[in-house]
Parts: sequence; structure tokens; C-alpha cells
Amino acid sequence: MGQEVRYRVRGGHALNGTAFIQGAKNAVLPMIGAALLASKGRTVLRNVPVIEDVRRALELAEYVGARVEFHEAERTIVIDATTLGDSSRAVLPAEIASRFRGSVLFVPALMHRMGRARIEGVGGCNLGSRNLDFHYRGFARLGAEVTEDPERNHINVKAENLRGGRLYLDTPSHTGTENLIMAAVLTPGTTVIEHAALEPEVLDVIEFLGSMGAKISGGGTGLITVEGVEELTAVEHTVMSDRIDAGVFAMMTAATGGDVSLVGANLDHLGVARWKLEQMGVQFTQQGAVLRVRRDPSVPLRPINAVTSPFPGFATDLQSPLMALATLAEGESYIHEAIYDGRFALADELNKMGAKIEVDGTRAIVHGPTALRGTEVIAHDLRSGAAAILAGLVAEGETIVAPAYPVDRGHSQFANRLSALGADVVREEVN
Ligand SMILES: CC(=O)N[C@H]1[C@@H](OP(=O)(O)OP(=O)(O)OC[C@H]2O[C@@H](n3ccc(=O)[nH]c3=O)[C@H](O)[C@@H]2O)O[C@H](CO)[C@@H](O)[C@@H]1O
Ligand SMILES: C=C(OP(=O)(O)O)C(=O)O
Repeated sequence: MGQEVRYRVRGGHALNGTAFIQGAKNAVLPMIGAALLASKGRTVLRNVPVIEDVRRALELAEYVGARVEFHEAERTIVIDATTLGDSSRAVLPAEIASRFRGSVLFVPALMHRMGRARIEGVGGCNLGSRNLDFHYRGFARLGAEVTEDPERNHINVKAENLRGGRLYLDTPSHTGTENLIMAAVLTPGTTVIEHAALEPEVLDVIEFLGSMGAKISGGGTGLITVEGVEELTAVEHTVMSDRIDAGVFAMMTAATGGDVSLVGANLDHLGVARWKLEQMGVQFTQQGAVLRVRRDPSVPLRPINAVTSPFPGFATDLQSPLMALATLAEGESYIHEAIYDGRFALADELNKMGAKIEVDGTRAIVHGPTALRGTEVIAHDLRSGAAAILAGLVAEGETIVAPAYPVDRGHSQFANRLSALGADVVREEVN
């Protein structure tokens, strides 16, 4: 038997104090991919979250030929991509790439710097079907030859004679938008992307690419225009703060009836989640770069209806913690997961803790309030793991959330940051 790493939570402590919100996972991953486009200089990324997905991304960057340093204490990455070019290394190997979703964001750099890319696997949370057809179709419309090797389950992209084109997305895919922008920045001519994603991370990536020398306009409008340039130069950039990490800490504060200042959090980035949480009884006050979150423990949480949708809609990545929070609300909450067809694995775990959640396809009804009881629960994916920890913070007794890896993929120093707020959470190895 190998070692298992897990979170152990003892409930009953209100969160109070100051929490430091990490840099955004979903911004830094495309930026690591984008840094590989630079044929000159060394990229410096600051405010990098110390999470497993970043470690995997850096392993992948090294695998394809970049020199990387992760100064974890300084939360800073230095990437030298001047060494890229050996086309025999233009591979995203399954053993690294299938461990995180962001691996797909390396394809444009491989296309431009090595002329080809072989994708042996793309990972990420298991949330039902997660297609990549918009990415591959877009690369093909820019002139790449995209072929499938069905026996091995590989995708091969050959990128000769690329030229700008008109692209559209059936739905505003987050990484799809980033990937097509990155494919277009070094492609001769003009590329237009219709129905592009509006997520704040996409805008941060556009800002980063712009400072590298890319010509991109229309970020945040849904219609993005890219004028291809000949080369990009490495720059220094500070990664925006992680709105999902902020949302999770806000909901944990609400669940425990606490009062926490979230350093670096931006209320505007919560989109509709802000209004839903306010309707439930959560109070927010933005004080410059600090977001204060409070919930009066003497007033019961109110139930809520929420439908997940692209930004500024209710973020699907906050749906699991919302479900956990809704178990505490007085009455029936309704949640429709409209982005993914398999993102309700948490419901069974919460039901093991005494919750009453009925799931019908992509719709769930949460019958609250529940006095949750601690038990052993499975972290099926990153946010359901975080949500199970949230439930553990208010449950009677001890909650074990395992495995820890899905949570560690996306939340930095989770146990330490929660303990600093008064929670009893440890990340431990057991045989
Ligand atoms: C690394 C990263 O940034 N991950 C985020 C990103 O994932 P990701 O970029 O993978 O999510 P998308 O926005 O692409 O996916 C949304 C939906 O569109 C579908 N789709 C997407 C692309 C495609 O080519 N074809 C297709 O059908 C997917 O199956 C899914 O149902 O946005 C999601 C939605 O906000 C978040 O949950 C993830 O945290
Ligand atoms: C779904 C998520 O991530 P990924 O796309 O990296 O799997 C997430 O961050 O909740």
C-alpha cells in the first residue's frame, strides 16, 4: 500500500482574520504556454500560485525544451524559451499532459516554435464531456493540418503556411479563446475570433501577450482581432488574483459565520456569484485591494437558485462550494449546472454527511438546513474537494477529504491559510 495524502478537518470554528488570495491558476497556465512563444529574453511571472498544476506546467515546459525556475517562496517563475526549436521535442506526453487541463495551452507555442505538435493527452477535472473541437477546428482554419491517430488516441498538428482567418466559437470557451489568440499572435495576417470568452483571466492573458509585443484588440467584447507579428519578446508580469480561490474563501467564511479580509480579491471578478451570495445573507465590502466578507451567525442563510454560465454568470468552478453552502440554508435551493454534464459528484459525498440533495441530470435540489456530520468523503475533483472541506468546517466531528491531490492542483497552501483563520484543518500523509 502506498501513502495517501488527505485533508482532515474538525468542524466548529468560525473563520476570522486575513487570508491572502493566491494568483489565478487559470491565468498563469496560459501565461506559461504564452511565455514559450518568446524567442528572446527571459519571462518573469510574479504572484504565481504554488499549486500542482503549475508544477506540471513547468515540467511540460522543460520537457519541450525550455529552461524554467520556480522560486516558490517568492511565488515567481523565470522561463527561458530561447532554447526551444528541436521539433523532436514537440510532444505533449500523456504522463504529464494528462494530469492537467492547461496542457492544451502549449500547442500554439509548439506550432510556432517547432512547426508541429503531438498531443498525447489532456487532463483536468473529470466533469463529464470536455471537448477540444473548437481548438482543433480553429487551428485548422488558420492553415494547420490537424489529424487524429485513433489507435494511439493522439492528435497531430502540422503548422506550415499559417495565415490569419475568421474564427468563431459555438460557446465562449475559456481556454479555446486563449489558445486561438495564442495561435494567431505569430500568424501572418489578421485573425478575428467571434463569440470569444469574457473571463477576467482571458483579459490578463491578453495584457501579458500585448506587453510581449502581440497586437490584440477587443478583449472583453466577445469579438477579438489579432494582427500577426513576427516575434514576441519575454517580459515581466504579475498574475491577477484568483477569483475562484476568493469565492471559495468567501463561502467558507459565510458557512462558518465569520469575518475575513481577503487580500487581493476583487468583487467585480465574482460576477453573479456576488449577488447570489448577498441574497443568501453574505456581506461584502471592497476596501481597495481587500475584500471584507462577513456573515452574521445569528441570521440563518437563505436558500438560493443558481445557473452556471460563462463570465459574468455564476462560475461553474464555484458551483460545488455553493452546493455545500446551500445545505446550511433554511429552505430549498435549486442549482442548474449548465456548463458541464457531470459536475455533481459532490452531492453523494454531502449526502454521506447528512445532506439531502436530489440530483436529476444537470439539475440539483438541496433541501436545507442540514446539521452536517463529519465522515470520510472523496475529492472527485478540485472544487468538489474544496467544497467537502467547506462542509467539514461546519460539520460535527471529523471530516476526512481524500485524495488531497485534486485540491492541491488548484489551491495553494490550503490547510495553512485556513488554519491562520482559526480553522482546524491539516493536510496529512497516512500509510
Ligand atoms: C484551465 C482553465 O482555464 N480551466 C477553466 C476553463 O476550462 P475550459 O477552457 O476547458 O472550459 P471551456 O470554457 O472550454 O468549456 C466549457 C464548455 O464548452 C465545451 N467545449 C469547450 C471547448 C471545445 O472545444 N468544445 C466544447 O464543446 C466543454 O465541453 C464545456 O462543456 O473554463 C471552465 C469554464 O469556465 C472552468 O471550469 C475551468 O476551470
Ligand atoms: C475545472 C477546473 O479546472 P481545470 O479546467 O484545470 O480542470 C477548475 O479549476 O475548477
